[in-house]
Amino acid sequence: MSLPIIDLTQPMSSTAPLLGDTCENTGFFLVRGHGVPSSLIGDMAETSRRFFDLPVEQKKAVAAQPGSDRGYRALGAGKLGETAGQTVAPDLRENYFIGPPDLPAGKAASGFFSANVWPATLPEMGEVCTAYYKAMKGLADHLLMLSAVALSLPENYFEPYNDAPISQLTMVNYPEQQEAPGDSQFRASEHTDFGALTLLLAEDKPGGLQVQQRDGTWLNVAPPEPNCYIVNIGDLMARWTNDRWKSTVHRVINPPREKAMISRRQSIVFFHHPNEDANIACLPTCVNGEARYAPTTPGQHLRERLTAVYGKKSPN
Ligand SMILES: O=C(O)CCC(=O)C(=O)O
Ligand SMILES: [Fe+2]
Repeated sequence: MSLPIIDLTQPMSSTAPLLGDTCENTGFFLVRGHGVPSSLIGDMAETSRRFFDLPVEQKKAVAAQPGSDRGYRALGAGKLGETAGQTVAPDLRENYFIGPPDLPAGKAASGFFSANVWPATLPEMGEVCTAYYKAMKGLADHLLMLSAVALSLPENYFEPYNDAPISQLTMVNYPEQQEAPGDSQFRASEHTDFGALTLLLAEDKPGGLQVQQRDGTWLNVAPPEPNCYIVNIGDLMARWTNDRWKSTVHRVINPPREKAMISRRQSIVFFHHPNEDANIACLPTCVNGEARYAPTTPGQHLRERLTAVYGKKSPN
């Protein structure tokens, strides 16, 4: 099996049903024709590589602080599998977190709207990440519009939930593995994503993404062409749709030992989270029996999940 490719230059009458089908199946799909300039994607990948190549003291100088969730998290700082109630070893990756670049009217610059931090030695990083964040926000808005159509809702249905979104952009580095990983240790342990939509740009390297299929087997997923996004829905969309659309378990596995020293892999991940206090409850077109989830808010759900992954360092 391979994931369907949705070409956003095609008419909505073909893209929306394709999106709906794949979200009912794996909740994962590929996106091309998205209009994000390849120069911006290239600049973002370059910025990410430059940041992770900095000496560790310079990376630690922009370490994420309790309560803000902006900046650097070192190798082994997180355990994604804890969100699925698993006991796992620390994930073999390092991250950098970027939040909303603009402060919406009436919001304080704290919690999910904390100011971003940038390393002094990479002056261009703030500009590149901000431009990329805004491009991803545009792509997420487009995919939410298609999602609404696929769910038999008005095109602009999700707009009121998304006028002050708390999306997070994360740069991720999975280093070469000099030593064999421990038992129950992954590059990214099994989890579902926490937001509404995830827009992933990933390198195709040994030790990549795997998505769990309905029969329990794992599907290897790599971008089939340059600048192609791997998109998946997260927990909030599953809750919105009463599990008609699946927030599917995935992980990043370790490379085979013989390729461990050529396995450095980077990914740039945009997690779209709606407004902090939006009411995420079963959509009117997805009731079908009883609602499986109590309503939640993006802020509450993200806070809970980040606390499970990183301990008590998430926004509060
Ligand atoms: O790096 C990847 O390919 C996926 C990472 C991921 O699943 C996540 O950060 O939620
Ligand atoms: Fe994920």
